[in-house]
Amino acid sequence: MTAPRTLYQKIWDAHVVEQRPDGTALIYIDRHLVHEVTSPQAFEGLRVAGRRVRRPDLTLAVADHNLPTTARVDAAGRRLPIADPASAGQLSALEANVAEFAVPYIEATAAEQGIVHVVGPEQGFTLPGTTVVCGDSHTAAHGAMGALAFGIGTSEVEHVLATQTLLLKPSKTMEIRVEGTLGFGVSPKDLILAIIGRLGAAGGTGYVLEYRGSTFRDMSIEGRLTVANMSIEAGARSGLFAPDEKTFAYLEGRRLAPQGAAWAEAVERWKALATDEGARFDASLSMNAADIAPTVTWGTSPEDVAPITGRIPDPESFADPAKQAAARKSLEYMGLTAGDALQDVTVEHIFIGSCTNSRIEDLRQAAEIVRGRKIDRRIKQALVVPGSGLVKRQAEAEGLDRIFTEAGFEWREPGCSMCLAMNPDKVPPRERCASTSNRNFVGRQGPGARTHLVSPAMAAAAAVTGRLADVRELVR
Ligand SMILES: CC(C)[C@H](C(=O)O)[C@@H](O)C(=O)O
Ligand code: SF4
Repeated sequence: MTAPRTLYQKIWDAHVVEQRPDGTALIYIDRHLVHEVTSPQAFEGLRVAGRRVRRPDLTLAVADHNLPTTARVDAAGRRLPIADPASAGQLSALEANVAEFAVPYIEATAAEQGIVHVVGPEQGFTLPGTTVVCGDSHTAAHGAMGALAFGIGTSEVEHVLATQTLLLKPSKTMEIRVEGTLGFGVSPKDLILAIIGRLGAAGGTGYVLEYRGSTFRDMSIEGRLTVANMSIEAGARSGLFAPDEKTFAYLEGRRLAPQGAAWAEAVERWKALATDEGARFDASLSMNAADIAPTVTWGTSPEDVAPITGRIPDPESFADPAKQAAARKSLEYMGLTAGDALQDVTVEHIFIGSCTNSRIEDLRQAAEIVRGRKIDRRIKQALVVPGSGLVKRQAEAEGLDRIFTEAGFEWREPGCSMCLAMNPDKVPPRERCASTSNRNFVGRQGPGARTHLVSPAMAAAAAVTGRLADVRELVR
């Protein structure tokens, strides 16, 4: 009898190539996603060392961060140039690198193009029980599929390209247990914001989280991707969900998922991955789904959360003096006054998108609130940016694009967009955005921009009211 193991331990054990006496291990990497921002120096390193990519077949490249989200082709179908020279340069560098190193690449104008963390699961590239890396901190998202997935730095990208392995230190495990049904108008985004509020932005440091309990079992794959995506915002390396029937149904028939007899065998293997009964976690946090309200951030860290029914907190109300100082600074940057009702905070920008909330279910939830309404006069710009061309196509087939554009939203091409200011989609200084993305850091959406993280339905509610609003009052 072997000792009961967690999902994390099972994946780790199955990938150890070599155990080192200092406790680190050389870990085999099954899947490597590559984007334009963190790969140029890695490919350059290979070139200088005269090395090849060891397993191009386990690597997949796509551009997302820099691409403008306006039309990519002209009326004749020719690709339009990118105006910003730095962005254009990164895209052409990626294209030259994938050609030189024979790495599979999804073209910037292909229907399959999208944000790397939307594309991986959608293409069936991300599979349960695999190790998945990408030079990007939100790689944790792929943990929703039962993959041990984490972000790596550029020198590690080079190491994986060259060897398909990484030297890693094992993580501790933390169980995040949530039971019960999320309330009316409350989404997985609200839940993960509330979890980060409880854990703190550094509370997960050194841990891999495993999301357990009936709330997560009942959650859709899209919802799980939202939750796992933000594990990193609690400081955790990765976040895991045990693969189940929902995972298998989502993956079956996807372009890069196993097919035929290999599919049936894979499902049998994946079923054995779940944490064994009696397995121990190093830490645990437990919450009730019924206690979660639609949640918004008021500060400049994802841990600065409050229920939409709440008020801007008084910095003095925090016990920790460092947190008091941080809150004072945050409120100053955000242009907010302690004690004000969150629902009185007006916004000028709406962003529905990012690898956290740009999948079909997110767009459906936002459209449900927007349908038959107009965006408020105070809104200067409202963007809907589907996470991939396939999400965009599906949404258009369902008529969601019309619902958004008739209300006054812009319907864009897939990419990271306003999630971070690396492309033309930016929030101007001192202006405020209700955003479905994952980071509200200083300057994240543009220099001086003020970000409030919300769910897709809450972003829609803000769009039609011109302020942070309680979506529960708008549900029909
Ligand atoms: C640009 C990239 C390296 C970065 C990351 O690592 O996460 C970005 O995706 C982000 O969300 O901040
Ligand atoms: S959408 Fe935002 S969080 Fe996700 S990969 Fe792009 S920049 Fe990073």
